[in-house]
Amino acid sequence: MRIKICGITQASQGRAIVQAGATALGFISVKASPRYISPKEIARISQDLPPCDRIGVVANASREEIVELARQAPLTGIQLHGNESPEFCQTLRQQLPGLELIKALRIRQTSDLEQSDRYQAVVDSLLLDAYHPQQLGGTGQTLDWQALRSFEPAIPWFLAGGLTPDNITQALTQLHPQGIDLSSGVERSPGDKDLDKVHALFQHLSRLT
Ligand SMILES: O=C(O)c1ccccc1NCC(=O)[C@H](O)[C@H](O)COP(=O)(O)O
Repeated sequence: MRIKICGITQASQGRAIVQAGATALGFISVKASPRYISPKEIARISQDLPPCDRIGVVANASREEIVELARQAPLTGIQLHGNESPEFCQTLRQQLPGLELIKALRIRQTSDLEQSDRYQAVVDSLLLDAYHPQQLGGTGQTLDWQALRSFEPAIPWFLAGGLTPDNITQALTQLHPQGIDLSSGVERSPGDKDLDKVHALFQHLSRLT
């Protein structure tokens, strides 16, 4: 199980979260987000991290902006959290062959899952997140997990959206994603992670295995 904690803005918290068991850290490169962090800050935080996946989160950025982000920050992957088309993803994959591409799909209704078919050949992983009319991500809202029971894409997928230490067991009893992604559910405030909540998350996860 891949465990991504997203919205990292402090080096000490990033280190502690990986040491607690996270396999991936997410860095928000969306300027409208309260969790926004610059490429230079991502690079500074990354230099002292234990081994982990380092995912830059973008939304409707140009390919040139994404390539520049990847040049400035030592990322292992890019998470596309906007309305990026399969064609956009395919071209970006050719420009950044060494990076994992994760396409986030914001699910409002079950039929929104159908778009995953169009991405499976052009990205490495999918991430299902809650839809919100004003916020692209980090909403703290859960998806209808029951509606996802038959979701079995040909590529790995992350469950995101409103996951917390208190609901993760229920979520993973109903669904079997290859990864989970949390942000606000392990925070004191946007971008300020609560390490007690992070440790509680891993305690719950350890009881599942
Ligand atoms: O977290 C943000 O502020 C954000 C802003 C704009 C685009 C994406 C964003 N987050 C992407 C993530 O991968 C979050 O972890 C995901 O949306 C889940 O967030 P939460 O519901 O708070 O756990």
